[in-house]
Amino acid sequence: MTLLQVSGLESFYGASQALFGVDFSVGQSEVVALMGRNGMGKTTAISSVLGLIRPRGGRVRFIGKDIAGMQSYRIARLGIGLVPEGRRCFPNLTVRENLVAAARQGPWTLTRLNTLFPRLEERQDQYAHSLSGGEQQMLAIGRALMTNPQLLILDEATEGLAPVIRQDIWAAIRRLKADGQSILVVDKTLAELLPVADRCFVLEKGRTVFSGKPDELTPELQDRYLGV
Ligand SMILES: Nc1ncnc2c1ncn2[C@@H]1O[C@H](COP(=O)(O)OP(=O)(O)OP(=O)(O)O)[C@@H](O)[C@H]1O
Repeated sequence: MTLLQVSGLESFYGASQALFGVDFSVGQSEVVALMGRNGMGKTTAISSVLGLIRPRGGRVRFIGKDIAGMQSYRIARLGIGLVPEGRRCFPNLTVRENLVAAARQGPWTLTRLNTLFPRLEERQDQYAHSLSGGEQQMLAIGRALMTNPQLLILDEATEGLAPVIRQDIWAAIRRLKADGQSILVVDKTLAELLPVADRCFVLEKGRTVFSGKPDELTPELQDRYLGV
C-alpha cells in the first residue's frame, strides 16, 4: 500500500522556483531515501509535503487524501512525524516533558522509547538544552515517534554528529525498519543509507532524476548525481 505519493510537485520561495517537478512515494513499512547534493530541493520537498510551504503545482496524497494546501498541523495530525534539520526541541523542558508534550495515542510510549534510546531514559530529568548534540537528536526522533506517526520523516538526522553517535542513530533507524515503521530519510552518508533503504529517489535542481532500488544507483550514477 502506498502511504505517500508525491507527483509533479512545484514549489517557490516568493518568485523564485525551487521545485520544478518532484516525484517520489513511500509505501507501508518501506524505508525510502531522498537524495541529492546541497540545494537540490530535498528540504523544500519535505516542507511542501508537510504544508510548511504551500505547493503551487503537483499532487501530494497521504493515505489516500489530497493534502497539498492543507494546514501543516492538520497534515501532522493525519500521521506524519517530522524530525527537522537542526533537531528542534523545547530547550527549557526536560527530556521527559518534551516527550510527554508530543505524545499521542498509539504503540509508542515512554517505556517503549526508553528501550530504543536508553540514553534518554538516563537523562529524563535533564533540560533539553543541556543535552549533547547526539542526545538532542535522539530526543527529536523520540518526540516524532511519540506522536505515533504512520510516516516518520528524518531530515539530515545524523549531520554534524560524532561517528559513534551516528552509529547509534543508524542502529535506531534499522530497528524502526525491523518494526515495520515507514520512513523517509534524507541523509548524505550513502554507506549507511543505501543498505537500509528499500528505494531511492535523487533530486537535481528541483526535479526527480532517478528512482530505483539502492543497487540500481550505480557508482557512475552516484558520481553524476551525488559526487562532490
Ligand atoms: N528560505 C529560502 N528562501 C529562498 N530560497 C530558498 C530558501 N530555502 C531554500 N531555498 C533555495 O531552494 C533550493 C532548494 O533548497 P533546499 O534547502 O530544499 O535543498 P536541499 O536539497 O535540502 O539542500 P541541503 O542538503 O543543503 O539542505 C536552493 O536553490 C535554495 O537556495
